[in-house]
Amino acid sequence: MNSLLKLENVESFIQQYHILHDITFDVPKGEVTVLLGRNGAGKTTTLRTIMGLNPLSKGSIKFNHEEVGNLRPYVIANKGIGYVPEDQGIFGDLTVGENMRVAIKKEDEETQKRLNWILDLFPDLKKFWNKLGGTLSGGQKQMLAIARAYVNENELLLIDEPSKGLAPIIVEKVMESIQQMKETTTIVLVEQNFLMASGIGDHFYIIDDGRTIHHGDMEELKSDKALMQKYLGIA
Ligand SMILES: Nc1ncnc2c1ncn2[C@@H]1O[C@H](COP(=O)(O)OP(=O)(O)OP(=O)(O)O)[C@@H](O)[C@H]1O
Repeated sequence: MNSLLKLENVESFIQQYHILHDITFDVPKGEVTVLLGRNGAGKTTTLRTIMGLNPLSKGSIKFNHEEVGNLRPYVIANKGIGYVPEDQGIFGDLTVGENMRVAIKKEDEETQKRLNWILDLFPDLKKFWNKLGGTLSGGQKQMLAIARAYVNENELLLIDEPSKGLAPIIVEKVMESIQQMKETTTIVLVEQNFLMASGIGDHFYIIDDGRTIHHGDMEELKSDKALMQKYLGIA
C-alpha cells in the first residue's frame, strides 16, 4: 500500500484526561479514509493531534514517511496538510475575500486556478466575496472553510464533519465538492452522516473510546448491519 499518512499507537491527553489510547491507521494515497464512531469517541482529537494542535504523548505520526508528531501546527500545515476544523475556523470579522487571502500561501498561477475552480463550485462565495465571514449562513461558512483548505496545493486534507448542521441540499453540494477534490487530493474525513460517509469513502476506521477497533472497505461496512448497530448505533 502506498501510505501517505500513518498513525501508530497514538496516545494523547487533554489536560489530565487520557483521550486517545491507541489510534493506529494508514491513509493510502489517492483515497478517502473515513473515521467513524459515536459522539465523544475521539475523532476530532485524532485530527487535532495530527495537526499538532493537541500534544502527542506516545506513538508516531508519519506523513510521507517522515515523523511529524508534535511539530508546530504551521510546520505541519506547510508540509502539505490542509485542515477543515469542525468549527470551520474562519475569521468572522474579515470578508470572504480576506479570509481567502489570509489562507493563500503562494500567489501563483496554480493557486489562481484552484481558486477559480472552487469559486465555480461554490458560487455563493463569489457572490458574497465582500461580506463578513461572521454573517454567512452555516452552509456558506462550511463552503468557505473547505475553500480555504483547498486553495493551497495540499497533498492531504483532513475534514471534520462537513455536513454538521447543514440542510440536506447543502450537504449534497458539500459532498459533491469533496467527491471532486478526491480526484486530486487524499482525504481523511470525519463524518457522522453515514449516507455521505459511505458515498464518498473508500475505506473506514471505527474509533471507540480513543481506540481504532475496526477497519475495512466501505462496501463491507454497508452490508454489515450488526457492526453498524454495535459501534455506530445505526442499521
Ligand atoms: N477540552 C477538553 N477538555 C476535556 N475533555 C475534552 C476536551 N475536548 C474533548 N474532550 C473529550 O475528549 C473526548 C473525545 O472528544 P472528540 O471531540 O475527539 O470526540 P469526537 O469523536 O470527535 O465526537 P463528536 O462526534 O461528538 O464530535 C470526549 O470524551 C470529550 O468530552
